[in-house]
Amino acid sequence: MSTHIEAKQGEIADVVLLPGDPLRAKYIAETYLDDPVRYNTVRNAFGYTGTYQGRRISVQATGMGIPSISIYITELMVDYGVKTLIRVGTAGGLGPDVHVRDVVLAQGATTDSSIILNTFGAGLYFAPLADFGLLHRAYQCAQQKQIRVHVGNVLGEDRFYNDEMDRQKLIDYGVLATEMETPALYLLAAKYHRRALAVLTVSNHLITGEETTAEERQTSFDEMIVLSLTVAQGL
Ligand SMILES: O=P(O)(O)O[C@H]1O[C@H](CO)[C@@H](O)[C@H]1O
Ligand SMILES: O=c1cc[nH]c(=O)[nH]1
Repeated sequence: MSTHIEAKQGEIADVVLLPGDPLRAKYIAETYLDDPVRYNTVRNAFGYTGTYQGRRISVQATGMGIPSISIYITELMVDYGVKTLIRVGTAGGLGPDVHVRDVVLAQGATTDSSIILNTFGAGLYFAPLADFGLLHRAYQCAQQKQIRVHVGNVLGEDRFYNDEMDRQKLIDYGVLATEMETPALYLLAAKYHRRALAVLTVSNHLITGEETTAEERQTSFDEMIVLSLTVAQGL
């Protein structure tokens, strides 16, 4: 067991899906995995392992924000040897062509968090990037499944409520959507030489005010989840 995960060695698969919300972890495990076994309830950050089309896969809730996901993914990689990490999250749309229910594959992650500065020091602006192999597979899979998908830069913000953020400038520079964890996922995956990808469903649009109903959110979550499970299953 690690500090925040009570699983025994061997109970977590080498590929893990990472929703922020513990209830999304429960939903994924109970809806899509065969024979799911819950290995973690510490802080209600539920974690499950089961199989998807014969492939052993885990799902671990990460909570909200960079400090929280950093704890879970560090323990997954360092204490449990996890090799592949796929975030399945929600995001707020920013770009004009991005609409609610679309899927965004985060090719890179811009941030206002100090994790980059704290890691590399002043004057060196590390670019947190997705694993290209995972990104390529996810894009191909989205095309095959006819899921509306965008690939590009996302913003991983330190604050959900953030009046000071100049989002228009980021939109002008092509940033597609905003969320709160991907820069840490990509930075720490690079640190430990693991593969990572964030697959995001657009749940609302910060500029147009577009929103999803609960039912629409469920359907679009299902597309993101099946896409991510299909990528994981093929590894
Ligand atoms: O839906 P999840 O995965 O939690 O992701 C997004 O939702 C939360 C904010 O509501 C933040 O964690 C953000 O990144
Ligand atoms: O971080 C997030 C997630 C979903 N929607 C937002 O507006 N922000």
